[in-house]
Amino acid sequence: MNRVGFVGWRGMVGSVLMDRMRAENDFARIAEPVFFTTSQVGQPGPDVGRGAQPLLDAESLDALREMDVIVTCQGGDYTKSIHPRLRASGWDGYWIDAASALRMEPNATIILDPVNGHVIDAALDAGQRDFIGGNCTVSLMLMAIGGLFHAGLVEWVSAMTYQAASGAGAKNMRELLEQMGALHASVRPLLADPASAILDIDRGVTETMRDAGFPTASFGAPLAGSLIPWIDTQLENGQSREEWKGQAETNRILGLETAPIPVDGLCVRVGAMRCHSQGLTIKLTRDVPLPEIEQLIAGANEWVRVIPNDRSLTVRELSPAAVTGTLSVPVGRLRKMNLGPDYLSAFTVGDQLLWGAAEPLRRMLAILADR
Ligand SMILES: NC(=O)C1=CN([C@@H]2O[C@H](COP(=O)(O)OP(=O)(O)OC[C@H]3O[C@@H](n4cnc5c(N)ncnc54)[C@H](OP(=O)(O)O)[C@@H]3O)[C@@H](O)[C@H]2O)C=CC1
Ligand SMILES: N[C@@H](CC(=O)OP(=O)(O)O)C(=O)O
Repeated sequence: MNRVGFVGWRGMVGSVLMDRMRAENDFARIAEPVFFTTSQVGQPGPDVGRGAQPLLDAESLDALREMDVIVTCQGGDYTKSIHPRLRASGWDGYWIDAASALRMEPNATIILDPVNGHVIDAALDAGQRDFIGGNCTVSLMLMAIGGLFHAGLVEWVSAMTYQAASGAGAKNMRELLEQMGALHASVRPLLADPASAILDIDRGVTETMRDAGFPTASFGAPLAGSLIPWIDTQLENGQSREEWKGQAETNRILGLETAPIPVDGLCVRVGAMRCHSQGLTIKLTRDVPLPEIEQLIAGANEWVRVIPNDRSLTVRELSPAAVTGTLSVPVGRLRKMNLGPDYLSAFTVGDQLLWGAAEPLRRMLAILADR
């Protein structure tokens, strides 16, 4: 690859991408990495082994047109503003994007190569140029149970999610911690006194989270000590947009849009930092013994890990605290449900900034470099 332009590299998703690219020595495969900015033109860019170069203007179509590949983690507004004009100007480089804006466009491919490498290869062979990272919840669900989809075992899935603050952005992660701090501070003296009554502590916490001064500017509601059962915008059919993405993106990623597999559920924000968790109810197309199911799940890719349905292993290994910052995608709580032998329960956890955002982009660049 000759010139690869990076936009949005200093944001939260972009920083994770840069870290992963450094860790995998990916910059060695790029002849000329070029860094852009929407706000710091001319300031020194990051040093990725060739010295820091001045940042170029991310709004300059002329500068962007010089790139063979553009990778953007800048967000949907940037994509909507720049991508159509760049394409209209005749630019035919590869556009790799973390934002959702282009995911459903006819010429775009949602990238998650451990799950849909065949779809990506077919798109490249067909001359497609737009490769878009999927929604974090969907990508993590498919990394977890892609083996069951590939085996034709999924009739439908209900995904009940427990999504981390990071999915809402860096400001929201800070606000979650501020909320936690405010709650703790409000009852610190009572907590320090072993003789104090727990209901007094609880009353103090509740008053604090309902107080007008409680920091809720980003989430619009308390998250610490509470939860928010709505993510993204409201659709006419009663779903949130995050819930809508479950079915739309799953089937797009798997190339099943002509005969889509139903996926639905409720998406809930919880007080985790950067790992999304999901409780899945999977209606199997037939009754398959549990050991076979575990084998299919575990064999699907090198990151998924089956956690035996054992209390202590589950508590130790199937949580945001255990998974955060890693590429591991554990799946546990696998058991047949009272609903019948073809109903399977599962619980999975994954880092939404890695497989949910940056890693599929990094791997798409590597796929292009290998071609
Ligand atoms: N957050 C998530 O979980 C996911 C996000 N995405 C997509 O990625 C996009 C970017 O998300 P995210 O990385 O969270 O956004 P950020 O807000 O962290 O970064 C976006 C841009 O803000 C600018 N910026 C302004 N001030 C700062 C600062 N102090 N530190 C860092 N950057 C700053 C940077 O642009 P500049 O250098 O030009 O000023 C940066 O590229 C989203 O809009 C979404 O489309 C996709 C999947 C998951
Ligand atoms: N909506 C996700 C994060 C995200 O950015 O999703 P998308 O890439 O589909 O806009 C969340 O809040 O957890």
